[in-house]
Amino acid sequence: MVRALDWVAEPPTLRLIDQTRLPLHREFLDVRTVDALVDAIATLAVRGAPALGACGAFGVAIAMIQADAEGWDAARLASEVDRIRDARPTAVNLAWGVDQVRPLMADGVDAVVAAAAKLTADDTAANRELSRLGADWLLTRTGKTRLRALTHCNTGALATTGWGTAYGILRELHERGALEVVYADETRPLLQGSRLTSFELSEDGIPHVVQVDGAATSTILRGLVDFAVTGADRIAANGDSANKIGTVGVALACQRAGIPFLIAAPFSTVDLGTATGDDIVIEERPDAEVLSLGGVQVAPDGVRAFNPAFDVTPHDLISAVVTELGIVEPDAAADERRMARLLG
Ligand SMILES: CSC[C@@H](O)[C@@H](O)C(=O)COP(=O)(O)O
Repeated sequence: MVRALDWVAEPPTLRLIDQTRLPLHREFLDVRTVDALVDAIATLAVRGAPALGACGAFGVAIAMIQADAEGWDAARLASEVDRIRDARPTAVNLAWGVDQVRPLMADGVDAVVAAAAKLTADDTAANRELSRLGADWLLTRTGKTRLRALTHCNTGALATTGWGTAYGILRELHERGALEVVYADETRPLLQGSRLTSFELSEDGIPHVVQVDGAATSTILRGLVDFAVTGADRIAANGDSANKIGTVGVALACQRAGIPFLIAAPFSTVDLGTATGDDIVIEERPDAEVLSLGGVQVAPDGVRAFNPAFDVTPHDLISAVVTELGIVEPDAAADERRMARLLG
């Protein structure tokens, strides 16, 4: 299984597979400075909420080592750690990863690296557990023994510390012989679906097709899939979930078609400090990502783009939020409230 990131002890290095170069090139970035890490996060060389969480934690160690080498004072070190924490705004895991290890800075680099390594191992274990729970839920809920799936963006080993979240459920179903086919949305503008999810599905021998994002609604309404599952970048306290732009359309189509739409994420993606989806900051990315494709301009000169990287799916469109701690069915809760209102 491909790995998004690894910590190398000597010299201390965060080794990333450069996801901007996949699937055609397997190249690695050896990150030893805060600048290099912030750049890797901003350019999406490393991406996906749980992978960003691990990067945040190891990033604190990188900052401490650089501080030592370059003689930074405490204020400079704190501001460099903040720079890592704020490198992208929507995925709560990045700030969470930094915050998990920050209190250990007084104990030295080894303590921070050990905590980051534990957080990484815990994330992989959480992925495995939520995948088992999600697969069980789907097989029970649909009553079928072989399922056809749709997914959006990339939520596999590349987006996490290993195994995957929404992708992990697909992997689990495949291992149980219960997955017929995956429709992978290409995921414009940066093509995480066609470049990364299809890369992982191919490596794992999972039957799949790549479709343009605009096909997803019709694929669902035509009855070509039994469910859709995506990851999340931040899950608000009421269950509203931010994920890659295009996710909410998938959820709406699933509701209309009467098939389950699942959000799968480790509990580290749940942000109880954010009340609803309205409070989630949505990252807006450069115009050029939309106006060109593979370095080729695809729009007239001078036109502006609108490039939100994420959207928010309201909780009442979500059949189940799957975490390693269990499954919550926000849609059912909404149904109950609707029913309570009807009954006066
Ligand atoms: C398990 S990853 C969950 C989400 O982070 C994923 O679905 C997603 O939206 C990633 O967006 P990206 O912009 O590629 O970081």
